[in-house]
Amino acid sequence: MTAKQEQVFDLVAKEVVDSVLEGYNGTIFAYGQTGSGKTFTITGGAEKYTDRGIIPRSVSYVFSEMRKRTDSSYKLSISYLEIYNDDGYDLLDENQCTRNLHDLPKVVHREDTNGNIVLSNLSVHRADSEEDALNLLFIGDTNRVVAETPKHDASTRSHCIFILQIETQKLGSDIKTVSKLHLVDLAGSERVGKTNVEGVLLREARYINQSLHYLEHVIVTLEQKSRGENVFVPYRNSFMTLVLRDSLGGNCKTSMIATASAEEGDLDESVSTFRFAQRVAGIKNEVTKNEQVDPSLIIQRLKQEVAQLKAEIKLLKGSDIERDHLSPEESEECRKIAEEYVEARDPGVRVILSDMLKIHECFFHMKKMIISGKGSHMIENKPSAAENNEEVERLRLLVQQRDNEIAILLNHLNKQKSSVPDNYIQEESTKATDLASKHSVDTATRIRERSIAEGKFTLVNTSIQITAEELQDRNKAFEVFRRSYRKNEAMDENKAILKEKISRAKTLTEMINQARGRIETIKNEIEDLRKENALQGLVDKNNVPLEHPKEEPLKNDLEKAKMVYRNGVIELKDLKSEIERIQKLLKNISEKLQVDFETWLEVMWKQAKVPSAIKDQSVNENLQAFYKARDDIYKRMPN
Ligand SMILES: Nc1ncnc2c1ncn2[C@@H]1O[C@H](COP(=O)(O)OP(=O)(O)OP(=O)(O)O)[C@@H](O)[C@H]1O
Repeated sequence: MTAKQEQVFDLVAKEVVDSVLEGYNGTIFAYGQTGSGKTFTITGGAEKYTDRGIIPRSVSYVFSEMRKRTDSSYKLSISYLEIYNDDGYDLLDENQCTRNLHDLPKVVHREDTNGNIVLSNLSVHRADSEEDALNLLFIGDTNRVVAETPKHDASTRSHCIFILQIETQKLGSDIKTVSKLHLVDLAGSERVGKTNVEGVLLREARYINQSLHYLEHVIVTLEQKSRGENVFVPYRNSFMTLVLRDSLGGNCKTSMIATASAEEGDLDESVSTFRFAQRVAGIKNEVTKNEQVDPSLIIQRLKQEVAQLKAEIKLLKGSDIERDHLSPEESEECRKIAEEYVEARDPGVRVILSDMLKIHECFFHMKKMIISGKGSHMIENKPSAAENNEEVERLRLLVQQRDNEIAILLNHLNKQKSSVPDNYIQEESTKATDLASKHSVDTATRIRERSIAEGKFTLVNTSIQITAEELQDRNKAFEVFRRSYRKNEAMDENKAILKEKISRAKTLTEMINQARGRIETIKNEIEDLRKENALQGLVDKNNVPLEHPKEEPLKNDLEKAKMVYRNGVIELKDLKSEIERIQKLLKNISEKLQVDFETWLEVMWKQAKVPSAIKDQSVNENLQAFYKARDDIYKRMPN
């Protein structure tokens, strides 16, 4: 009774969830008397965060493991099924107006050619983040409460199955695994005789008892089978046993949680629950990984191999056209190839290039990326504490060595002027202009841009007006350059859009939280009304419990709040990816601005013959900043 939800998860669920991530099927189900805590264990309590049950904890665990396991890629999908009176219903229906159970799409089952049970009409929703998955759980649980029949108490009169499907693909492999985790909250195993119910309740209780009876039957025969007896397992007797067929005696790792009441009056029920659990514990399942060879991956790999071989043949034969430069399109294509290569998570990814010019071009772009630090995150590995200390020591020595080198360089700078003659830039600029007259304008520009990046010479930008005083102050010069920078306008516009989007995202988040809170409140109010009705024993002439007059307007409010919540979540998701795109764009522009500024300033200094003292002062400023940063690092270092 004192076990916390976290302990229950660690003890019962973690191992099963780990197996599902490895490609095995898994099931966790709760069985026990009405009110003994099945829903609390599987879904959790609504009030406290620490009361989260196995479903939300499994979702968080799966996503955190997927983030850690960088050698594989994952796709996660979710379905939520309710079984009431031996019929299946889809709790994740897209339809906004769920007012009772029969508004939900009915799920039917059929057998495929391999004898597997396939559920038709059960929607499958892709969840790319923990947030997506928890949203789906929230929507399903809301539909579960609204559709609850009959409307008389807070106990669950149906079986609910939350299904997580995980598709895993090891990077560089043609094989993928598709595994399913079933998290099952069975209806209470209350005996009809004890509760003294009639009418609809009796019919419902009979269905519950019947399906649980069939479940027991299946378990008994499976147990006999495990002991080597040749028996037929009657899965087909009920919808629930058919859906759980694999979980109960097939290819699945299964955990059962028996929930029991500690009241003396419930002793019979508790003993019966434990007997059931004992039988379940006797069943042995044979499990295998659900591996599939993906033909599309094999085709993709073979296509790549063919392209590579063709490229190799071409390379060996030598290129058929004699040329000394690539077209702008080819250069751009090489940039993309290099970028994709650096950013690909798959260590086995190959680059296929048809000639030496393209190989050089790709190396050139990779060099640029390395210098600008792009893609370095892809090759980062988290070091251990020992490696950290070693690294700190190595860096300490390196910094010391650099200190000495910088001191020597500074000395050298102070003594000498730049060794590059002042007319160098001008000469190289003239070369570029000559080229422009020989080639088309496009080609000349491209050659110039290439040359800048290669560091051969610097493009002279004469269109920016700057005073001598401004030029001597790096900050002022930067401001002048920034104002006249052709992408400055776009940058300001992007910043304004970004600000607007972030503010909209904040408003939306507040709106979603409010709608979520409102939904929770209405759900609780509906449940309270049902309890009140149950206490008063209000039923119609057919013994069907009457709906409280206040329930209808509450349901209308709930529909509205659900609509606000759903639409808000969809808009926020789109907004988040837009914000990320704009932030990336801004980062690229500002990096480019910095590089262009340095190039331009160097040229301007040369042209204006800025005395070396100013440059040295700028070098000195940089050095001072460096020494300050270094001292800060030293202060933060251990010892
Ligand atoms: N471990 C627990 N700690 C605190 N409260 C609990 C715990 N287990 C159950 N409860 C509370 O007991 C009540 C009944 O629990 P719950 O609804 O989970 O039972 P159940 O077995 O799912 O019932 P039913 O079969 O009728 O659906 C709920 O109010 C729940 O919050």
